This record gives sequence, structure tokens and C-alpha cells, in this order.
Amino acid sequence: MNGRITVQQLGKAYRQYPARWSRLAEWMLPFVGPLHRLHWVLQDVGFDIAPGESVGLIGVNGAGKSTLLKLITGTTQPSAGFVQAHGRVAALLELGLGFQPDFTGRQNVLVAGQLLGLGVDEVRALLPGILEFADIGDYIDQPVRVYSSGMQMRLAFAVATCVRPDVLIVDEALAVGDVFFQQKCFARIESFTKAGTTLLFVSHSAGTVLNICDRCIFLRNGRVAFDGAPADALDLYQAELLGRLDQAPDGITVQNGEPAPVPAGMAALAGKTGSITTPLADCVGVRLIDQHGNERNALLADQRATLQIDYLLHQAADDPHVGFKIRNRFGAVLYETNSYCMRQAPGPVPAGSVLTAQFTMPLALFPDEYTITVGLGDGGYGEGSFRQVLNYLHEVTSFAVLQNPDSPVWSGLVNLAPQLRLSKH
Ligand SMILES: Nc1ncnc2c1ncn2[C@@H]1O[C@H](COP(=O)(O)OP(=O)(O)OP(=O)(O)O)[C@@H](O)[C@H]1O
Repeated sequence: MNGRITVQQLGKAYRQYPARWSRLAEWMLPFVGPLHRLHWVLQDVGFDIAPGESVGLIGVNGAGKSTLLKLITGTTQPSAGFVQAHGRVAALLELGLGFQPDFTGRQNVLVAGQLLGLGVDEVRALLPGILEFADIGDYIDQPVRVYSSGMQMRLAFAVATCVRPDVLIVDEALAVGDVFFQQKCFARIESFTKAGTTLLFVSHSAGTVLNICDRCIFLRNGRVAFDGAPADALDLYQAELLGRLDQAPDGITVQNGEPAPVPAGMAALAGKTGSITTPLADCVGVRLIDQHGNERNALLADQRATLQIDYLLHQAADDPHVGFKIRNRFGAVLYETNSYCMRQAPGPVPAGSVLTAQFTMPLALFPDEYTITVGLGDGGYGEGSFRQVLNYLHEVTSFAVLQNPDSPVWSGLVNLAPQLRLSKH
């Protein structure tokens, strides 16, 4: 049945030779007998993934995740056992590797599309959508060798996902391009899974696995150590990362990193995926200012920063309110608020005036890239709804949070900055 992945007693071994010349010696002197030993990187792996399931695959470096994905896609052959993915399989593993450097992007799309099993006419019909998604402009008619690696990945992702596959295999380590493009990729992956595509997803991010997957396989030393609920698999994985799996697997829990729910009543702003512009107001500035008053797009974690948003009102507004939203690279909303929710109001603002809102806060975020969405509403009511949305700019800019050498070491999404008290009894 299309979309099913069957894996039975699967094993993969590589030959290991004691020295560089041994491979040659083994070949030239067969009577000496084998000089290699087999290094099993996957052993006795078995599972069945039903059509439409979203399954995470986790494990530390070297656990065998990439090898398993390559066996499923048929890029490499098993040494033992059986593996099959049924239906049309799209794999986002080594994106862009198949491109011919001297062909233009457009020519490569035609070739790559045919490798996916599409006819020339089908690829031509899909081309406008592919170009729109990749968004690399005139570069499409340049040879691929002049592309940046980000551009190659954009184009490769756009082609590989130009039709909905029955099985989608993604290695998140290849998370492509800038933060905006990553969000676009995740949105596309999500639309496929909603429409019934089976997803097998390698990830190191607990938040992403919990958001996307309904089941998770934890590989350890080339074997399936756990197959079941993502939260349990992540507990075990985290325990292995902490080096405690053998001692205390039950005593360790993982912060699941789920984004805070959107406050009730903010749907007027939060529910839109695109931007809204009206002739009533224009956003004329979104800037992040560090604690020394300098405008920056990269700031140190845990330091105070001010987000300044300036709106020029072309028409008088009775009760205007400014808001913002910060998302991470996976599109999760980490924080959002607006002046109405903060119980402050500038009062009526006449036409031609600029309304400036400054939100000052500690940037208690994990070092990474984030996007900012801003909005202006008029007439707040309820828990943060507006009679009228005057402007809403979805992901209008991005900024980076840099590691702060003065902060204690932590991981997760936000720095809860705990006060620690140790005692002995
Ligand atoms: N072609 C190869 N020849 C020999 N050994 C290999 C080969 N490919 C992979 N291995 C070995 O197989 C093991 C599993 O590698 P694999 O890349 O599948 O792990 P992984 O879980 O994907 O790791 P990572 O998270 O670092 O990508 C490793 O010990 C690796 O050195």
C-alpha cells in the first residue's frame, strides 16, 4: 500500500581493514583469506510505518540514522534483512548533490524532475511553482556552479517537493537556507503530512519532534532502542546525551519546548499567515536597540534590548495599539503581545502622526535566529482583539541572538534564569 515503510531484520555492515594496503592485499592474495572484519552499523532493525504516520528518528551522532535513511531510499544496499518504501518517495537528504554544475538551474530542474519519475511536460507545467518556491530570481538561467550553497538547496528542495510524495524522508541536519526559507519548508512539509504523506524525519530538536511527529524511533548503537511515544523517546535520547542512559533512564525528563499557546482573543492578529496592509497606516520602522542605544540585528543573549516599532497613521485612529510576535526558525511563536494586552494606550492619534512603541525586555532566548512580526490594530476589546487591523507585517525582519559568555550554560528555548539554592541534610 502506498505510503507504507516496511523494515525487517535490517542490517548494514562495512568492511574494516587493519591497514590501507590490506584491501589491496585481500584482493590480490585471495588464498590468504579475508583480512577485513565487518563493522555492523545497523543490526536487526525492524519496524512498520503505516501510511500517513509522522515518525521521528533520533539518536546521537553515529547511531546509524543516515544509514537507515539511505537504505530506505535505496541509495545504499542492505547487508542483511529487508526494507521497502511503497509509492512515490521524496528524500531530502543530500540536497543539490545531483545537480550538474554546468547546466543552468532550469535545465537541472528538468533533469531532476525526470529522476523523480515525472514526464518532461509535467515538469514544464510544474516549473512556475518550483521557481516561485525557490525564489532565486534570474539565477535560474545561470549555471549552477555560480550558485551559493543556499541557492542550490532552495532549488533542490523546491524540485524534490514539487509534487506531494507518498513518503517524505527528511534529514533536518540539512535545514536549508535562512530562517524565512526554513519556515516555508516546514510549512510545505506540514501541508504534505496533513494531506496524508508518510513522514520519516531525522531531528536533533526535541521541540520539532514533539510538534511534528506522532511516533518516534530512538536508534542507539545501530539498533532500535525505543519505538513509541515521542516524549518517551526524547527522554531516552536526552538521557543518552547526558551520558546517563545506562544508569538512570527513568529519572530524566525533557523540557518539551512547545511554544506558548496564542492568548485567547488575539486571533484577529495571530490567525493571519500573510501580511495585511491598508491605506490607513504604514509601518515606518522596526528596530532592535541594544542596552547602549545602538541599533543591531545581532544581540547578546540575556541582555536588555528594546524593540522599537514606528507606525505612521494616514488617518486618525481613536484607540491604536502596536503589537509584535517573535518566532523561531521552525515557526513556533516564542512570545507575542501588544500595548492593549499590556494595558497601556496612547489615546487618539491624529492623521499624519507617528505612533512609536518601545518594548524593552531581556533577550532571554537561546542563541539562534528569530523573526519579528508586527501589527497595528484600532479599538482593543476582550482579551486582545481589535475592531480593525490597520496593518500586519508577517515576519517583517529577522535578528540573531548570540551566545553571551557571561551567562551560565543552559539549553532549551528560553532562559528561565532559575535561582539555585543547594542544601545538604
Ligand atoms: N561508507 C561508510 N563506510 C564505513 N563506515 C560508515 C560508512 N557510512 C557510515 N559509516 C559508519 O556508520 C556509523 C553510522 O553512521 P550514520 O551516518 O548512519 O550515523 P548518524 O546517526 O546519521 O550520525 P550523524 O547524526 O552524525 O549524522 C558511523 O559509525 C559511521 O562511521
